Amino acid sequence: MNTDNNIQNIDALGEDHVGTSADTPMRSDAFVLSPEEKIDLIKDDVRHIMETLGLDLTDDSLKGTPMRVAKMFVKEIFGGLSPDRKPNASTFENKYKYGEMLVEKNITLYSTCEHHLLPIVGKAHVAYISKGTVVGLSKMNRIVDYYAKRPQVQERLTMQIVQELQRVLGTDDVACVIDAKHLCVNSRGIRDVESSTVTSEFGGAFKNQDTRREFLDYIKLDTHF
Ligand SMILES: Nc1nc2c(ncn2[C@@H]2O[C@H](COP(=O)(O)OP(=O)(O)OP(=O)(O)O)[C@@H](O)[C@H]2O)c(=O)[nH]1
Ligand SMILES: [Zn+2]
Repeated sequence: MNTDNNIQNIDALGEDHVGTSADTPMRSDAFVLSPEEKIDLIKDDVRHIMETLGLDLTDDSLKGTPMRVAKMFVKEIFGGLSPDRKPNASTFENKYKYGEMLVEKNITLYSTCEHHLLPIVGKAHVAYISKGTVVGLSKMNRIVDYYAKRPQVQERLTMQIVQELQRVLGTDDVACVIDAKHLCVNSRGIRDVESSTVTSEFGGAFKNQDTRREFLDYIKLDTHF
């Protein structure tokens, strides 16, 4: 089962944009196990890591940790690997013919670096220009959160958010900027506490300098986390 050739970029997560470079690399058998079966297996793996580190799993503070971590992985911090968690983004007709960009800024972002499994903490800012459809504001926050709840690199996360909003809204005119701290850079390794990482994806009209500038002016990138 653990062969690398089982790992593919596939539409296993139910993405409608099939086979783009921004797909999360998933095994072809990713959904053979139920969430409960995954929790059961991961619990044993966490217990094994802790025991290997020399920890006493009979201690009453530690004995619940394997199950706690397994549940947290499957249901919380990696919950975005389950396509049934994908937000159903309700859309509405742009009856009022609002023609300017809409910016949802300072969306709180908690993700996990796929290289070290350490937190990524920051802000996402998304914008779109309607082509006849508008989306409920909170759905943009939900889409950010869904894709953040996976092992991620920030570049891919930024692209996945834009591609999903483009699909929901039926327009290329979508942009996303993420400014985030990676604890793998801040708390270990190089231990640079101050640095953060900015990524952006500008679709359609946002490739135009003036439109992009307007978006960047709205979000004033000196965001505090
Ligand atoms: N491009 C990109 N790199 C990331 C992201 N998150 C973490 N990384 C980097 O992934 C790299 C993994 O490099 P390795 O050399 O294999 O890991 P390492 O030995 O732990 O590296 P150090 O962090 O430099 O100690 C590190 O440079 C991380 O900073 C991300 O979202 N995007
Ligand atoms: Zn990392």
